[in-house]
Amino acid sequence: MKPTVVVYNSLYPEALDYINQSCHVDYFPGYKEKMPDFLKALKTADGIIGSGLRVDEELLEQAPNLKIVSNKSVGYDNLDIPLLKERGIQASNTPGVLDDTVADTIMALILSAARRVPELDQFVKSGEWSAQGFRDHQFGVDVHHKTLGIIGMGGIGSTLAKRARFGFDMNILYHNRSRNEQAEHTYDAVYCTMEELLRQSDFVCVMTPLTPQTKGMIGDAEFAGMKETAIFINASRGAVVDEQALIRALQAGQILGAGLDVFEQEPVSADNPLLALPNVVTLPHIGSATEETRKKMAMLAAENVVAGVTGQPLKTSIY
Ligand SMILES: NC(=O)c1ccc[n+]([C@@H]2O[C@H](COP(=O)([O-])OP(=O)(O)OC[C@H]3O[C@@H](n4cnc5c(N)ncnc54)[C@H](O)[C@@H]3O)[C@@H](O)[C@H]2O)c1
Ligand SMILES: O=C(O)[C@H](O)CO
Repeated sequence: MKPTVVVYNSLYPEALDYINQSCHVDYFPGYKEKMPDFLKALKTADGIIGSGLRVDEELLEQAPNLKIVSNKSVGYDNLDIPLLKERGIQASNTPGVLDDTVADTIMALILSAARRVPELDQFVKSGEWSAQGFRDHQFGVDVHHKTLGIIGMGGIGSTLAKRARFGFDMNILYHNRSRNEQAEHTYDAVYCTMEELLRQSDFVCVMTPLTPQTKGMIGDAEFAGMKETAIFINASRGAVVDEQALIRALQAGQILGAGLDVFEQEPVSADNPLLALPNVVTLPHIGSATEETRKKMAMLAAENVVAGVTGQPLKTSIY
């Protein structure tokens, strides 16, 4: 009998076809709208694939045959890793294939915030440019030759460093759990403490995973330690930052601006004060969202789930 794979959000046809070749597929492009059917399908699932589903004790109770959880994302803060390990269930994610695309998104946030792109786009489209002309107080700040501090120098952090160093002649500082010698040699990145990085950087970018250690890692003290001219970028996970502290820092002029792809609550609520601040550039968590990269992520996640249910080694196992 073929193993059963539950696909819990939409998946590219190529990836679905690949799973279908060796597995029975229960496909839920939107599992939340079909909750009773989804829960029923979990009862016989050997593998699940998708992104964002919280896989914890409650979920595992519904899925007694589970052998593999294939996350269609590099972040895996939705998984209870100690519990999965304890139950002998494998887990995989999609590292590497999205590094370039996410680094491009971060450069877009850096440039947009520094050169006030959304604000000035609105200025032109609303007719204000022709009505009142462009004034000095609307100038932005340079990106080239400035200092970029990267907190979390992993796959995406070092791909960002490459762009910043060679494309924009930026100086790179970084803080990480361990030294990244490759980034030091290739991008002249300088390892420093968090305090030193915050004190010296013109742009501060957080790129760590969300873990118990990184939750709320950037708060009041960290914003107070940044330059008043600093631009803060977060494309990791919203909860790595104390969002209320970020709002306070922006409102008090403690930092110059921010570029955000992620939020504590997603989708962000319309009354979040961040959305009312002109010096904040926002994106709807689209770091890896290009056709090409999402297809690669889908195929890698599909290969992992098939490997997991057929007893083959995973391509990108989390542990
Ligand atoms: N916005 C998006 O669409 C998007 C896309 C991809 C990834 N992400 C997020 O970015 C994260 C990083 O992705 P990656 O592929 O670069 O992961 P990675 O594992 O290659 O890099 C993460 C780095 O963070 C470091 N780190 C972990 N804990 C730390 C701590 N407490 N202090 C300092 N450094 C610490 C690690 O040592 C590692 O070098 C993902 O976990 C995910 O949450 C967001
Ligand atoms: O972690 C990731 O890969 C991104 O956040 C996309 O889900």
